[in-house]
Amino acid sequence: MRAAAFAFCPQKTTETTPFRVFEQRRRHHQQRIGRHFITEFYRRKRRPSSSFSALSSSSEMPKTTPESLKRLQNGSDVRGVALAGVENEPITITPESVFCLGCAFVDWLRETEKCTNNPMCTVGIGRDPRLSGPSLKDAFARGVQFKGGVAIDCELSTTPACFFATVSNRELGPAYEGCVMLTASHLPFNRNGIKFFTKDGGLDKKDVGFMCERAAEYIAEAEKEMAKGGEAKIESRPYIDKYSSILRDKIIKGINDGTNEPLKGFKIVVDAGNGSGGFFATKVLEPLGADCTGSQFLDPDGMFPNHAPNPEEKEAMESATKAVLASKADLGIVFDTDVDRSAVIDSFGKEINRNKLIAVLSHIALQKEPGSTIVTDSVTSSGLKTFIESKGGIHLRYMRGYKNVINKGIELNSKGINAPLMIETSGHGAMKENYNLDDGAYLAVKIIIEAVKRKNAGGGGIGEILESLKEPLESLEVRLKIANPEFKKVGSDVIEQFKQAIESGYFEPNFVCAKENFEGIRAESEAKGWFLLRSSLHDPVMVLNIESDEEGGVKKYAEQIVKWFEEKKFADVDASAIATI
Ligand SMILES: O=P(O)(O)OC[C@H]1O[C@H](O)[C@H](O)[C@@H](O)[C@@H]1O
Repeated sequence: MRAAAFAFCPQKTTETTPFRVFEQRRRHHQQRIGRHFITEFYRRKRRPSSSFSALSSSSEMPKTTPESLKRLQNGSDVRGVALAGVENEPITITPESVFCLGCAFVDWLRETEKCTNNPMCTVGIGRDPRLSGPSLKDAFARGVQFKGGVAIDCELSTTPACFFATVSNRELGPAYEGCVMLTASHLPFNRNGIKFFTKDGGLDKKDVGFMCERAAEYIAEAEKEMAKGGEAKIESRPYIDKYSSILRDKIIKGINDGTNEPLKGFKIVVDAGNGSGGFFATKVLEPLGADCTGSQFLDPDGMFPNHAPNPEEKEAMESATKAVLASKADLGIVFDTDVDRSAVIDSFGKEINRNKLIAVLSHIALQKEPGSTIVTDSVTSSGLKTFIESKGGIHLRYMRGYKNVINKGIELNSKGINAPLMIETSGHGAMKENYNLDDGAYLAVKIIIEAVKRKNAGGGGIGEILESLKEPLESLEVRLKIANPEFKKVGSDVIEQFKQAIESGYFEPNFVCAKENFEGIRAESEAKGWFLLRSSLHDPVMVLNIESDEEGGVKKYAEQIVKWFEEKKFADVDASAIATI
């Protein structure tokens, strides 16, 4: 019999789920050596040869200051190092700082009138399997309670499920005024972070900025409250079952074959990379009749011992591809840690991520809404634009940053321009029909429905859709370091001069500026290739992407770009990375 709660591993037949075993071990160990100090135990166990030796001790916990709180902001998320032990990566996100953010979130919810129907203000708290998750959850809950709010423990969860906990209806349970997901997405085991949601979606950069600033008002209280020790009393209400039922319902309605087991005879391999995505096999696909044997790394494990849970990583995709081919599956699905991103693999082992994933989903969206606009990030290929246009769609190649892409789509829709899909090459993709939420599981659901319908109609696999997608022969991304704290300004100066060089015909063969440039500058040479130079969204680097349809093209274009940088002699930009190609 399958265990009721978070039964991740299809091969397991006992009631002792991997998650429970993990929790028991963690609790036992926490009691023995105290909260926060669990890293060493797992590290030694899983990586005996590692030189890792330090435990997080109170001496390694930095003092929370207004500046340290501000530094936790990473765009529209909070991110930091939560566990000690990795060289040159001191702890930056502490239980105290998370307490302060719990207080600030309740303030923000009340001040933006999100709690008018429930002045108490209820906040759900979900987390991925990182080892620092339980102590940060406890701290966030204490902050919420300190402000008179109600904290609910959503337990092990996914980022999209945390959003759904704010929009549920009566049948699915109470909708919380706010919900947070404790996760650092695909980043290594020692990091953690916070994503914030209300029923209107994920919070924007400016709201998170407000909270990181407001949090500073609670530093003194945090020190007092956290010094009390013990654990916060929080009601546990896992949400993942309800979220799974929403996804099952979508599949049943989407395939619409008159049965409650529309996936019978369909074999799907899920690779969750030991993040939070294992539920998708056991709670969504298997109950609908799918055969998920061959799935791997479904057990949540905060050390991510197999491969990084990240569909952008070669190792993750290769590992999942092997599993798909070995088990002769119809489809493979790879999730990132918190399941807001996914990629798929077809039955022939073709990896469908980046431009290919966008193409498949554009095809699906345009079938339903012909003539609509697909919003993507800036590094999408020229072949993708042609593909979208050949399907009768309009391609808006916007900026990097999934929030930028999603917000652009929301803006277009509000102006009456139909934009059903907004998606980044990273795999962050949102659909208008799904609350404009970047939801890796929902994208997987859309692809499964399409794949099953094709199979039922006697057609081939999902990869067929890509037959008309022209893929570049060569592609490359390099990041050029900027040694100047004013890196944004340095970047825009370089870009301005780069633009002038393109306009003057500096780059052969006949590169011209692309018609639409929403960030950096993109140069195109008809039927040969393109390159884009832009500033990174967060890091002190410039990013150069090159794609070529001619053999040796990337090298040829890169050499010209290196020459240009050498002539310009920018003091702060290190362009040597291009020369190593
Ligand atoms: O500008 P870059 O350094 O390439 O980073 C860009 C990336 O930053 C973050 O990770 C965002 O979550 C992504 O949506 C975005 O694509």
